Amino acid sequence: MSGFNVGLRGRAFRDVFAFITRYWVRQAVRLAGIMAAVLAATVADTLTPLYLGRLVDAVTYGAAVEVIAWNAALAGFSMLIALALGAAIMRQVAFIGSISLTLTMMSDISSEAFRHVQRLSTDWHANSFAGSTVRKITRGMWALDLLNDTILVALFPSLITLVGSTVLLGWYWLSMGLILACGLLVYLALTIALSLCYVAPAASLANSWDTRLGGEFADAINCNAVVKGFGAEVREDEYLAKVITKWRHRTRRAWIRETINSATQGVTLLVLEAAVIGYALLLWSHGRATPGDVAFVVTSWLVLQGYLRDVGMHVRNVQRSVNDMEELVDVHRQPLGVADRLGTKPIGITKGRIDFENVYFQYSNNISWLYSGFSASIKAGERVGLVGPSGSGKTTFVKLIQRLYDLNGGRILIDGQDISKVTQASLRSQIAIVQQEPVLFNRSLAENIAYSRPGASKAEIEEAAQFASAHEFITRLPKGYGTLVGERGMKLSGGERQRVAIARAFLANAPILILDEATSNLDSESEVLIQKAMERLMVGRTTLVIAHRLSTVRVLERLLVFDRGRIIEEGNHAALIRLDNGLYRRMFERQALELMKGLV
Ligand SMILES: Nc1ncnc2c1ncn2[C@@H]1O[C@H](COP(=O)(O)OP(=O)(O)OP(=O)(O)O)[C@@H](O)[C@H]1O
Repeated sequence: MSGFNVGLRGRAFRDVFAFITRYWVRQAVRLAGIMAAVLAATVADTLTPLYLGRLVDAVTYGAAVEVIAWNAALAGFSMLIALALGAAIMRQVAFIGSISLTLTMMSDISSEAFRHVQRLSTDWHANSFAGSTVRKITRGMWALDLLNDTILVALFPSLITLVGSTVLLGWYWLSMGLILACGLLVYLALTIALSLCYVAPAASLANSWDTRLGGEFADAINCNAVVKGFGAEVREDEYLAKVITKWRHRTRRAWIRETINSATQGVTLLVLEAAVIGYALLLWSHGRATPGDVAFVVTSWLVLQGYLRDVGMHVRNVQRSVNDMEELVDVHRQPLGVADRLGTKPIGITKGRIDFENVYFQYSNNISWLYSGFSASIKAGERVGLVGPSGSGKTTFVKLIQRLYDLNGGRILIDGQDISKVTQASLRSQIAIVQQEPVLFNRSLAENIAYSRPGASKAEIEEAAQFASAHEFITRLPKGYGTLVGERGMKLSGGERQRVAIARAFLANAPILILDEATSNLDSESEVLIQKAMERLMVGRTTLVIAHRLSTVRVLERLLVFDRGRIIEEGNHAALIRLDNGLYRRMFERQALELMKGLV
């Protein structure tokens, strides 16, 4: 194990403990109560061998001085019972307290992780598997349960008992205490070193494969329609089998190391046992120890041995839960990417003018600029079509208006306000968007439509649905507006999903409207209906329409023709079509030809 890796492990442990300490501090009083109860139970346990030794002595000497011996035995016996009862009650108090502590922490951690993940940038989400993220959070949450139980109600009392029993033994019998103290130190050092430097790196690697496995599962299940479409179930089985094999090898290595760690601890305990009991017997054989002394040492050892075994297991559990929490802590540490600056105010969009001023932009994982010194203006209330070949930067243009990414240079103004200096939520809530492939929640249709305006009345929702030609198909469903649409809206057809998304945009009543191929999935009848509704909706709103089918943007006032992150032509359809060898004209002619071929 290299020094670098040990350093990394140490840092991972520090990071995880710094993270959970934040949550412990929030419940400091409850935590103190649990620790006090655990301490009381532990002190009771630690005193038990002492009174057991006295009981044995009283019984042994009983024949000589009967009454005194009986009283001593009775006192020892009563104390033993009182100690056992007190310890049991205190332990229950600690358990119940730790249930509340852990559940509150788990709730806080999961809701804060969710809050953070939701606000992480589009870029982060594009680069992360949803399944992996869910796995990291849930695994971390349950690891906290183990970690709290281990540290508070297991490791903490075990360590106190170990120290207490050793001190007691040393106070009663110095040389025996010293032997035990040295043995304990060696045992603990060995346990911690093995867990930290030998088991933890393997467990960490196994976890990263576990996360990957979660991601692959979710990816394949999400894309099940594609898998089915290509009859590729067996191929997917084989693909997953490869990931499972890797996961199995990594996990096996981690588990084998855990077993070796545990065996090493067992051997160390055996050596320690031989030293302690052997030494006690040696002293007894030389007449330097009474049977009571030996009983005390043997009882102490039995108690200690149990705790030592437990400590070994607890340290392993701490290591395992810290490993399981590493990735969760890492999720929390991820910078937001696109963040609201401190003290930013909401944007107020009244007219809807948009200006790109000398914009530079590049996706973080790309090597070249998509936009370099890009400028464009869209007047308030203008209806503009964005056209151009695939990958030319049309979708990115609208993503930048929504500030899903921050610019590398330049600025974007809406009604003269720099969008990087206003709150993201206020900006996005004033831009209604109908995406190319609308995503719906597995909630009722009414909730999906009202998502753009929480609290909208039933009448408003229905009106929006009528505008979008969605009302009719919705009322035909058995549960009407109460119908659940399935994950990502999979229970609806593509056209129905799009109409729901259009209804949602209607309800948003935003000054800026973005339609990304909004009508591509609609039959011609609905398209005509929608087109009319759109006309009404567009009045007084700045509208951007991204369309591949040039027929849908012909009527717009201005078209911006994109090519590799630049606007190379602009004007209305009639003007662009007149440009000799213009890109728009070539695209239009090609599409017209394809249309004619289709008709023939
Ligand atoms: N999240 C991303 N990370 C890296 N590169 C991206 C990302 N999104 C888009 N790109 C790249 O940026 C370029 C512009 O993409 P964009 O989606 O804006 O094009 P588009 O004109 O809308 O294409 P289409 O018409 O096919 O939807 C493409 O080369 C694309 O590969």
